[in-house]
Amino acid sequence: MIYTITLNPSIDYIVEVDELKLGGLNRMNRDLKLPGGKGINVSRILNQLGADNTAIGFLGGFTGRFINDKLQEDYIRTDFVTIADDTRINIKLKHGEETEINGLGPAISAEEAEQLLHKLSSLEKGDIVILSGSVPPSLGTDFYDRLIKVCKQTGAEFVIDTTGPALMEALEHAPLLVKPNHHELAELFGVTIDTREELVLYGRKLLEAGAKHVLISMAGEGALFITKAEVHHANVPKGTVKNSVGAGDSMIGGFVGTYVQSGDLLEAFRTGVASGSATAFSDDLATRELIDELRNQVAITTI
Ligand SMILES: Nc1ncnc2c1ncn2[C@@H]1O[C@H](COP(=O)(O)OP(=O)(O)OP(=O)(O)O)[C@@H](O)[C@H]1O
Ligand SMILES: O=P(O)(O)OC[C@@]1(O)O[C@H](CO)[C@@H](O)[C@@H]1O
Repeated sequence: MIYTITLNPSIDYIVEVDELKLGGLNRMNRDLKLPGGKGINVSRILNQLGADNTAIGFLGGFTGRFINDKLQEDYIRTDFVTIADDTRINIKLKHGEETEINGLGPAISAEEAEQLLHKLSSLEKGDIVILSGSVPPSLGTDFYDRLIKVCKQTGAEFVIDTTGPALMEALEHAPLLVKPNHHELAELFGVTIDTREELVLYGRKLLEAGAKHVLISMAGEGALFITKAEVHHANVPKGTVKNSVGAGDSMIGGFVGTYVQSGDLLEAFRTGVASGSATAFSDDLATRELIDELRNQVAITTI
């Protein structure tokens, strides 16, 4: 079974205006409310691909109920800890460009946090846990580390999509996959990266530190997949970009879902790229139909 963990879910409130007048009255052309948060996005893509999964994490208040209802409407299995505080609302403002304003996240009590750790103690060998997104400040900076330790005790594998020290600390526990984008990779090592060779060099450092596989996404510029034995490059399909929110999560969902279903790493890479692009070319997250259509446009070369 695949589990996605979203410690800090959100309603993504997508607001479109012609032009943004700071300090003035702006009226929306269009708005949309979507269940969001990185792990939840991964679950929605896994669901499109028919990969059995359960979305877990913390949900609370009217916002939490909205998210849970939306996931249930799509027949996504959920097992969230119910918290007293309200789940956040993140604003995604489209005004020619995309401006995001993400909430800090709700207060989570020590007891609520323990309930989530307890849920993980029933994981089994063969399970894959995907940890994605920010950690509400009330949980403390070591919460991913605590979750990873519980996963490892049960024999489950984990994938982590986060940045900075939390990512660095996770590496020693041998994640199945990490997926920094090219900017996050440079930031992680405090360097500027200008060439593909440098990307491979720093990507390999993540392997040396413990990651089993490394995906480096470069938005419209393609992606790299680095294993202990090989380095592969993929182009991205062509299309009109409508939305970049969730493209990275879709890539992880496409990769893990296909890997679990086929065991084929390169097909997983191909579907990951197609899923990321299918989301970039959609208003909401990718559909199965568009992922399948784009998959044939992804060419992988070994470098
Ligand atoms: N402009 C684009 N054209 C085609 N595909 C894209 C584009 N932007 C993103 N993608 C697809 O989505 C994948 C992930 O995108 P990106 O590198 O922006 O990840 P990210 O920074 O983690 O995304 P996010 O915006 O969700 O934080 C890319 O590898 C690619 O497949
Ligand atoms: O604040 P975080 O947890 O880093 O990111 C949350 C978020 O921006 O990530 C998703 C897209 O990747 C959105 O659904 C959500 O609003």
